[in-house]
Amino acid sequence: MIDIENLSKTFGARTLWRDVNFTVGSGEMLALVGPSGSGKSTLLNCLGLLDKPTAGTIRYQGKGLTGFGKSEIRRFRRDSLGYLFQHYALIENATVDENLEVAVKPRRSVRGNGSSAIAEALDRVGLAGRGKERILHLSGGEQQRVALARLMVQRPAVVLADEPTGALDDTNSTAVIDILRDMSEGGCSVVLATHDAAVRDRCDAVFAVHESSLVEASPRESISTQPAASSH
Ligand SMILES: Nc1ncnc2c1ncn2[C@@H]1O[C@H](COP(=O)(O)OP(=O)(O)OP(=O)(O)O)[C@@H](O)[C@H]1O
Repeated sequence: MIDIENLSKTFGARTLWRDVNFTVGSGEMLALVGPSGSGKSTLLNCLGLLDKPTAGTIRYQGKGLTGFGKSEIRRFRRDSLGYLFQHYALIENATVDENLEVAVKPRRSVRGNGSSAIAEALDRVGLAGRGKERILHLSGGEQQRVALARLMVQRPAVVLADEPTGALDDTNSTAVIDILRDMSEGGCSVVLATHDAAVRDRCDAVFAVHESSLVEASPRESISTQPAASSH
């Protein structure tokens, strides 16, 4: 469960968003929508402890992050957060299997049956038998699917996904959303940023960044693709 209270982010004189409030329970999938440049990725980065909000509180399972020291933050990111971000953070020169083994190692619950969990995850993302290939020889969409397989092996409590279908065709997009949905139904909290109406329609709640505020949107509302007006 993630609780966001009065979160704000400014860069110099520019307010990206202010007084953002929402809750994502375990088993829920929430979409962040809004124009390019409105601050969706920055909000995900703040939730993922990769950036700091200017004001406000983020709570995971009722625990405020402001009380976390550096090593607690590192441990929390490793054990509880899963990222599906545009730059994937895969080890480019290593193989697919090696990238997934890194995700298995720190997690005692998965360690016993690591290789079967890896094979199962690769099969599910349509990359069965590709474990020995190096990441840098894969296409962008294939790399994105490896990143998703890594999440399946990792089984984090919270998944943060930035444009999870951005590099994919319709068939693979549907498969990715099915997997994220399965992960949320398995108890994970999923927050994703998307421009894809098909993704938004599969989420339990939709919030739009609009004029520096986060407003709950109807699932059928069209997504503006106009650049965000900057707010000063
Ligand atoms: N460290 C920073 N310093 C100054 N401005 C920044 C910084 N990081 C992001 N921004 C600005 O914040 C704005 C929001 O960026 P962000 O990537 O969060 O938008 P987005 O809604 O995810 O866009 P897109 O849909 O195109 O991915 C951009 O104008 C960006 O230039």
